This record gives sequence, structure tokens and C-alpha cells, in this order.
Amino acid sequence: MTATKGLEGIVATTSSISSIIDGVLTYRGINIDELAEKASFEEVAYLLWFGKLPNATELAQLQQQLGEAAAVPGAVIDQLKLFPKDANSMAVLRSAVSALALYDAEANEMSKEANIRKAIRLQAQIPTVIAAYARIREGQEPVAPKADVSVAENFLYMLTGQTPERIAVEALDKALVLHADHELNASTFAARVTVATLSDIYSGVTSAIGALKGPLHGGANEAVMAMLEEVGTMENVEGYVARKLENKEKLMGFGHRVYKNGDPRAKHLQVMSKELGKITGNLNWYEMSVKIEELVTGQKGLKPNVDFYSASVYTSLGIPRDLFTPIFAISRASGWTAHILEQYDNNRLIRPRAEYTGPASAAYVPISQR
Ligand SMILES: CC(=O)SCCNC(=O)CCNC(=O)[C@H](O)C(C)(C)COP(=O)(O)OP(=O)(O)OC[C@H]1O[C@@H](n2cnc3c(N)ncnc32)[C@H](O)[C@@H]1OP(=O)(O)O
Ligand SMILES: O=C([O-])CC(=O)C(=O)O
Repeated sequence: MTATKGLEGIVATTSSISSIIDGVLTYRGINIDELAEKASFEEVAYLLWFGKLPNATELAQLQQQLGEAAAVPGAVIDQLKLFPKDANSMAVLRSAVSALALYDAEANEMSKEANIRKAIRLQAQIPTVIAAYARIREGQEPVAPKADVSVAENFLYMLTGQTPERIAVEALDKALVLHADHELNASTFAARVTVATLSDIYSGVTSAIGALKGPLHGGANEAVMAMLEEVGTMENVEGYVARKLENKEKLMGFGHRVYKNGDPRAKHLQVMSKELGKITGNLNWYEMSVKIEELVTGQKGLKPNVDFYSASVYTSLGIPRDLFTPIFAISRASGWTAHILEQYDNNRLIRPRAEYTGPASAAYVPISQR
């Protein structure tokens, strides 16, 4: 038995939800480039869950279900109020999703219908929890969700209490489409491993949030913004990149386990970053990002991944840095739950082996002799 570090190249399951073939990403066979231009996040969530694009009635029904489910139990809001005000927002989300299960009468109901209802509830409630905590920590009351607006609009509305600009809603919606699913990424794998024990969907999503939080995965978008803030101005870019490369340190938002010739989602976020920078009158983050890309790709051959330009996009939308990874979770909740449903449909316990590297045989030494 020989281990493959990081399971690189190991095909661990079959899935019909999304594919990465020759660097092309599809959701249910539809190219991400087309979805990014034409589909709403709700259409994409429907596509991931049900395997086909919704017709107008099906889409309206899903939008209604999401709107109606968006309010979270008061007990969960009360718990958010008890959390430290300086807690990590992904840790808050992980705890809150776990808490949501306690107030869902169907939490441990394992029928397919119940699991679809819970997937929709989770999708609807995750943005509410994130926005509520963002306000609570600032000493403000949470804003109740609207029942008749998109996930993107509702999130921005709940953050500020103001109706967001159309352009902001469109940008966030597109970002949600781009992040919705990505084959067997680490957080989705974590979700599938958890529910393959026949544990419940909340446990699967809680595991996934824990995995997404790390800076080698979803947490990279916050690390990118931290880098841009540290660099500060265009004049500092060259020195910063040179230092990082010289010290063999990672440049956040670059590289990918699967894409070696570039992440097809990055170009959409780059365009959005530029457009939003023009609208806000601050192209600094975008221009520094372009310069960093030029240097890192030129000198190291590494291409930006989905997290790289999303950092400047979210900053231009006025979103605080520590909500970037939670926003990723809003989107990826659709993919996680689609994968959980798929896992339940054709389940087998996921239990690989480890190559043992410890001593072959060791004596038990009584405690008095150690
Ligand atoms: C949504 C997402 O999860 S996208 C990924 C988000 N994560 C990041 O942006 C963090 C920065 N990137 C990375 O850490 C990595 O590229 C990962 C984790 C994404 C992929 O990791 P792996 O597939 O294990 O690649 P690995 O770490 O083996 O890298 C291969 C080589 O490229 C280098 N490399 C990879 N990414 C980077 C980077 N961002 N900066 C500098 N060097 C890098 C490695 O140091 C390694 O060099 P070596 O062969 O000289 O030792
Ligand atoms: O697939 C991966 O390894 C990481 C990634 O890009 C994602 O989850 O979107």
C-alpha cells in the first residue's frame, strides 16, 4: 500500500454534478462561461440539485421556497448574540449551521424529499446567519430577510438594511454562480465523507464549512485581500512578489490542484473587478492584482484561481474582508447539498486506507518504567 500525498490524481467517486475536463468547468454539462453570462444563482442551484435547468414555474417556485425559508429561528439569532464579537466569521457560521439542525424538526429525517427541503432551507438560511452576525458584532439588530428577492439581493439587503444597487446585486449573483460547485474539492469531499456514514445533511454542511475555512481552500480569498492591503500601493508590488518568491512563500490566490493552465472562473472575476473598480472610482485593488498576476505568472508560471480576483470584487462591493469566505459558503452550499443528495442516492461508506509509517513492533513499557 503506497499513499498518494494529498490524494492527488485519485478518482474517489463518480458524480454527475460538475466536471473539470481539459481545464473546462461545467455544471451538469453546461459550460461555466455560459452560466456566468446567462444564469442566475437560483437557476444554478436548481440545476445542481435537480440535474436540469428549471422552467419558469419551477424557478419561481424555488425562489418562493428560498424566500419563505430565509428567516432563521429566533433561538439561533439569540445564540449569535452570545458569541464573541471578534469571532472568526467562518467559525460562527460553522457553529450556527450546527445549531440550525437543533431547531429543524426534520434534521434527522432521511427521506429524499426531506433532504431536498433541508438543502433549500440551508441555502436560504446561511446568508441570513452571516448577515445577522455581521450586524450583531457591530452592535446593530439583524435585518429580517425579504421573502421575494434573490439570494444575492437579500444578502446585501440584510447586511446594510438598504436596498442594494442593481449593479451590486448582479455582481454578487455572478460571483455566486461562479463559486457554486467544483467537483471533488476539499470541502465537498468532506461533506460527502461525513454523510457517507449516513449522518445528516447539517453534519455534512458543517464539515464542509470547516474545510472551506482553511487558507489553502476558500479562506484564500480573505488572504488575497490581506496581501493586497499589505502591499498597499503599486510601487510595492514588485518588491513584495520578489520577496515572497525568494522566500518560497505562497502567493495567495495562485495555483490549483486541478487547473494547471488557469482557472476558467478567474477571467470573469477579473472583468468584474475592473468594472466595479471603475464604478467605485478606485481601481487600485484591480490594478495591483493585475500587476501581481503578471509577475507571478511570468516568473513562476502560476495562474490565478477563483479566489484571486474575487477579493477585489467583494471589496468593491463594500463587503468586509472576513465575510469573503462566508460568501463563498453561501454559494457553495448549493454544490455541497447537491453532492450530499447524490451521495445518499448511491451511498457506500468512504473509508480509504493509510500507509503505515510507524514502528513495525514496539513493546508496551509499564508506566513505572517510562
Ligand atoms: C477555491 C480554492 O480552493 S482555489 C485554491 C485556493 N488556495 C490558494 O490560493 C492558496 C495558494 N495556493 C496553494 O497553496 C496551492 O496552489 C494549492 C493548495 C491551491 C494547490 O496545492 P497543490 O496541488 O498541493 O500544489 P503544490 O503545493 O504541490 O504546488 C506545486 C508547486 O507549486 C508551488 N506553488 C503552488 N501554489 C503556489 C502559490 N500560490 N505560491 C507560490 N508557489 C506555489 C509549490 O510551492 C510547489 O512548488 P515546488 O514544486 O517547487 O515545491
Ligand atoms: O477544486 C478545488 O480544489 C478548489 C476550488 O477551486 C473550488 O473549490 O472551487
